[in-house]
Amino acid sequence: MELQKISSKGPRNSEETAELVNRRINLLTLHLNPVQDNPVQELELLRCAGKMKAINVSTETLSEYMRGKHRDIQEEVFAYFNSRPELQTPIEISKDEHRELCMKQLVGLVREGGIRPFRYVVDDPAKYFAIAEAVGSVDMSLGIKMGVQYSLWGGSVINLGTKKHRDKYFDGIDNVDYPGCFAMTELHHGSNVQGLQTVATFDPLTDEFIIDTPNDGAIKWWIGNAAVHGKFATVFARLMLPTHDTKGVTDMGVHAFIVPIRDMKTHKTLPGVEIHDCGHKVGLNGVDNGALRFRSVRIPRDNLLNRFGDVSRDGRYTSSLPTISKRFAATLGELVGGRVGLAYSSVGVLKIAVVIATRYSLLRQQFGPPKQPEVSILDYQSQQHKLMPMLASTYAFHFATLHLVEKYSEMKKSHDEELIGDVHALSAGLKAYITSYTAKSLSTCREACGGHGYAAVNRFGSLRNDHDIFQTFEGDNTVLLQQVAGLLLKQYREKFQGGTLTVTWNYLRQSMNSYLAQPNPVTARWESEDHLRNPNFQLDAFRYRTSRLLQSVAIRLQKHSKTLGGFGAWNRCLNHLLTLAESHIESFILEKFIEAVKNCPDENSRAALKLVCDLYALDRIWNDIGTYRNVDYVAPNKAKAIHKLADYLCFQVKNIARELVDAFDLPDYVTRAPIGVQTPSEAYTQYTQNAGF
Ligand SMILES: Cc1cc2nc3c(=O)[nH]c(=O)nc-3n(C[C@H](O)[C@H](O)[C@H](O)COP(=O)(O)OP(=O)(O)OC[C@H]3O[C@@H](n4cnc5c(N)ncnc54)[C@H](O)[C@@H]3O)c2cc1C
Repeated sequence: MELQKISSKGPRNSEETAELVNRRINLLTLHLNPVQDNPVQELELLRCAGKMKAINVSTETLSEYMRGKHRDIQEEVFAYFNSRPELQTPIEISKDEHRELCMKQLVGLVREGGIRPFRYVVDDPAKYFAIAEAVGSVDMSLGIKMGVQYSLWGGSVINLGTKKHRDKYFDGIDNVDYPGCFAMTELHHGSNVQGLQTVATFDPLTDEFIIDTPNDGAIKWWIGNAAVHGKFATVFARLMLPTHDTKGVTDMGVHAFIVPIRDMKTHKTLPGVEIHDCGHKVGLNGVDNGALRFRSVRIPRDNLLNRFGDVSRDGRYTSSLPTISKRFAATLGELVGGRVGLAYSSVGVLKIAVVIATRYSLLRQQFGPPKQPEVSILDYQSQQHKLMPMLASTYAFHFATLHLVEKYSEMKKSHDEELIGDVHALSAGLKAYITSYTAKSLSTCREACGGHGYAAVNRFGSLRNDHDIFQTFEGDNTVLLQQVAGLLLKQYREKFQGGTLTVTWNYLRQSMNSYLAQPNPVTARWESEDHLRNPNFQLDAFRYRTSRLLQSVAIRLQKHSKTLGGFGAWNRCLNHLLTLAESHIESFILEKFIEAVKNCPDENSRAALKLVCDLYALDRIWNDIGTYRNVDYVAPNKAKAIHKLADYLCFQVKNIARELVDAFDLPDYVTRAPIGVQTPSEAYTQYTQNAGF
């Protein structure tokens, strides 16, 4: 014990003497006064007993390490909107006004602010995602509107088309002269894209495709930019080619086509196109989602986005990919950028919420020991429990998504097959895991701020409503997690069937090796705090859980498929499969966090990050302690120690919570919640001023 150490050597100077005396007084006071009912004092006792070293975090140094490569462009975005108060979204605004404002914001940013996101979609995706995050924190509707224009509409033209499309459309998309839509979803088919029914039939006589909506279920639904602003749409439709005898047609699968929907000059809806408004939504009302029906709309053959499949003048189909399913996978694979962007932006939303809730919890005081000043609500163990693991997860997600963005950027440059596979699996898993976590956390943050969290001006309501749909679009989370589980099982099966691995994805292969290398369940006993805080123990625990889930679900699937068939067996094991995917993603997140701690050059920042990382790991383990106990991976006394240490780390993180949230480096004019301003003394003033006092 620290105290005994100093005593036996004796104090070396007057400062040490004073510290020693203080500690003794504190300890004696605490021993004389029972502390069980006072969490603040109990933990103070631990600090005095020397179990905890105070960490001096420099917000600036930590922030420097945290900020991605593209902070400068984010600051340009913030500065532009800060200089244009008329472009800031007011708290109360009608749907129609919000849509117009959102369009003005986008056009203003691009044409006046000089920020050209589309160029970065192609040349520097990391920079594009940084802009998207910044723009989303100005107004999430604007973030999504920008995503529709550049990542979905623009991205489909660039990634699914060829040079002729790029030459013709790039500038118009870039400067928003060509506002466009991404029309994939239909009324009857959302997640199941292969079931789309819109058709594009080739007419060899006129060298055109004829786009048709064959029934009401095939009406394109939820299409961003369609209700008001869009001039073009990338329409996903089944390509139909006349058979040789011209008596019938062959279905070549889903392809993408550029379809003009409004006149370039008059903005009137073009003949054969019918557009309706999807109406007022739960959130994101700055985005004009609409429904599109096509009645024999003719487009030139050149409007087929023909990177993965083309039709010649005489109606012959060519493709470098041999099957419909391979072409379909390649087409969807190119659209993965939207998912990467959503995962990244969701962390941005979580940061804003955590900043507001943490600052307010430090400032707000309620109750306290008798006849003593009230204590900050963040001194309550329950409040720490609500917010500190969330703060830790925000850090964890930050590093995980930075890694994802890096991998995505590499993939776009190299077109390396291994990377494509990794990015597909990671973006699906991280998008699903992070957006679900953020959605739940937004409610927790609102509640953690009591009544003031319910004031619209403090933002939780709009953040929650706007972000909620992140769980559904760009792939429903439940569906995406199943893709991750499917990929893991594919690796697993191939590993066990021997022979050569056909899935050569680097990260999945490494993960599989680490999962399969996990030892058999041996009750690992509680040794010491150091053991629990050892990254090897933490990673092994995460990987062991994943490995066990993987092996057990593989056995169950095999067993059930004999009686229920493949589809039935999958459905019987569905919850198990989802847990497997989440567990795999948590292992990845922890791995990246541990790496980020190790690579941090500044000692104090590293110590702070290590603390936060330990909290993330132990909180997750405790969260799933039933699983670990069921298989006796941790003994009962070790489980208890994990729980105690997780609580204790919550307290330690709370002690540096202000610095940790400041390190996200979000100016007040970005967080924009009076209860969450950086200078605590101004919080109530701003709030009351806002109410007109
Ligand atoms: C605001 C907004 C904007 C949008 N913008 C666009 C756009 O610009 N362009 C575009 O093309 N689309 C857009 N969409 C559509 C969006 O992509 C779809 O809503 C999404 O893909 C989900 O499809 P769905 O709505 O049909 O849900 P469904 O697939 O019907 O899902 C409903 C429920 O069923 C569950 N479910 C479905 N399949 C399975 C399964 N296999 N296993 C287990 N559970 C399952 C899901 O988990 C979910 O809980 C937008 C949607 C919204 C709401």
